[in-house]
Amino acid sequence: MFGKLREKLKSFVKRVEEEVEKEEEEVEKKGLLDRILTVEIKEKDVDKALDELEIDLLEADVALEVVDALREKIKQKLVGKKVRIGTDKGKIIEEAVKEAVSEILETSRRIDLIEEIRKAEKPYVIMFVGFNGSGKTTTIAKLANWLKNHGFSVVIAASDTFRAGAIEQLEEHAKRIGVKVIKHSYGADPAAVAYDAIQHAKARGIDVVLIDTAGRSETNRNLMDEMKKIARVTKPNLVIFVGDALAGNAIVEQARQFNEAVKIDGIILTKLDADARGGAALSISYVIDAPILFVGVGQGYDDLRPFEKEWFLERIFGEENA
Ligand SMILES: Nc1nc2c(ncn2[C@@H]2O[C@H](COP(=O)(O)OP(=O)(O)OP(=O)(O)O)[C@@H](O)[C@H]2O)c(=O)[nH]1
Repeated sequence: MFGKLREKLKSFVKRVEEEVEKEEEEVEKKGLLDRILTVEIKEKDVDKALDELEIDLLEADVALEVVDALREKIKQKLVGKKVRIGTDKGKIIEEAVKEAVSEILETSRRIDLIEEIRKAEKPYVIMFVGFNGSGKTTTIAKLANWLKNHGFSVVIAASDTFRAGAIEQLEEHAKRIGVKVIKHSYGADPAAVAYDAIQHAKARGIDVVLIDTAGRSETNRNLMDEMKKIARVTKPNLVIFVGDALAGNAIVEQARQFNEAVKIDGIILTKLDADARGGAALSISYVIDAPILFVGVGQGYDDLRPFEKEWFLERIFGEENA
């Protein structure tokens, strides 16, 4: 997972370390080791390595604006930093890079889903949006399962009335996890299906309504308008964008477009188990300023894990890439 990102950032650390070592050697050559205790990291020590890092990160599917921001942050943290001669320079440089990555992952809103659901009036409504095949339906089933395991009752609205087989696919998942689906027939108004599901939940005191919507692309005006209508009618507490991490940079663009149409509150990234690059995971929150709430790490119902910054950083900077 995220192997490429890990490799690229680690090699940046190594390159800067080598440059700082050269500074140390200079001091040594001049016979000043007994008087000079520290060397300062200079702009020239990092600039070349940053140029290489820039290309490396783009290759790892990191969005351009994230590459720029990261470059700026790393430079700011490293240039002028004084490093004691003889200390582990790699560690110090890596710490600065890790801090920069950590800052990129910060968003202005943080969401504790359990807390939000508990606080809100019933039912708490979550609408899922995304591209075709991003893993929306599977993710809804996983989240329904997760919510059930946390003691919440759930109903799902089959508002993908567009794609053949979508309703049956959802029903099959729902049956396996023991959750009711509210459906109409194909071609029905998805907003009406969602509305019915909310009424159903209200009447029975169900905690959460999950609205499945058809996969769509930002170029399809009608479907984008339909999505806006579902949001208008249902006034969801949360709009979640489901994106396939394997689509790399493309999903960052998709998220941007979806965010313009309906404000996205949170993100679920799927197929991280197969994502060797990691660029999308690093970029998407920064670009639309919405947190990654969960990540999909497999096809089973339990393969959904809450996204934690520390977990991500550990995968990139930890000793082992487990
Ligand atoms: N490896 C892996 N596969 C996943 C994950 N999440 C979903 N998938 C698979 O991705 C494929 C597409 O998932 P669906 O849930 O059908 O996609 P969808 O977004 O509902 O499709 P549309 O209805 O066209 O929007 C399925 O084969 C899923 O099993 C994940 O986290 N890891």
